[in-house]
Amino acid sequence: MIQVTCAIIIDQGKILVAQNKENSDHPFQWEFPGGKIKSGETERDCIVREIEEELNLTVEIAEALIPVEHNYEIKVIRLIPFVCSLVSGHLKLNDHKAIKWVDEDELDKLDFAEADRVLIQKSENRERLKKYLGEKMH
Ligand SMILES: Nc1nc2c([nH]c(=O)n2[C@H]2C[C@H](O)[C@@H](COP(=O)(O)OP(=O)(O)OP(=O)(O)O)O2)c(=O)[nH]1
Repeated sequence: MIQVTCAIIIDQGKILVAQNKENSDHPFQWEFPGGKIKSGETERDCIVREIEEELNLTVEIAEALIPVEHNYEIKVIRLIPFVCSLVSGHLKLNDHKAIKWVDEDELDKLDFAEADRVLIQKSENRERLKKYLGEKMH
């Protein structure tokens, strides 16, 4: 099973979602940015590193959400989500086709990678997300 961390970055009441490039595993679908855990790395170190590499942003972890396991047939992944706030940086798209900032209710309308859809539809995760959005981090 592939261990993948992802960041649900919240800023001013909106959530950052990223669109995959055409030549990726899930072309044109949306995801939460992140990536595979390297050997010897903690989940938390991984997500902070990945967001710097992919988006040139520094994030701070607010809370870990509940991971989901998903079988894509060609691979099984464990997607490990962290709610994060922005600390600094100027956004650069080093890996993705696009990003956008969406409201919580828009999450259900996006064409997400399957694992991400399961993740955001999990009621415990949704409730925790709503709590953070209510607080409008930064
Ligand atoms: N980053 C990320 N990957 C996801 C999500 N949902 C999902 O199914 N995946 C899948 C796509 C990939 O098969 C795998 C993550 O691989 P990746 O290519 O992003 O990881 P990485 O940056 O460490 O990759 P690499 O090029 O260094 O090998 O997990 C998600 O929300 N975020």
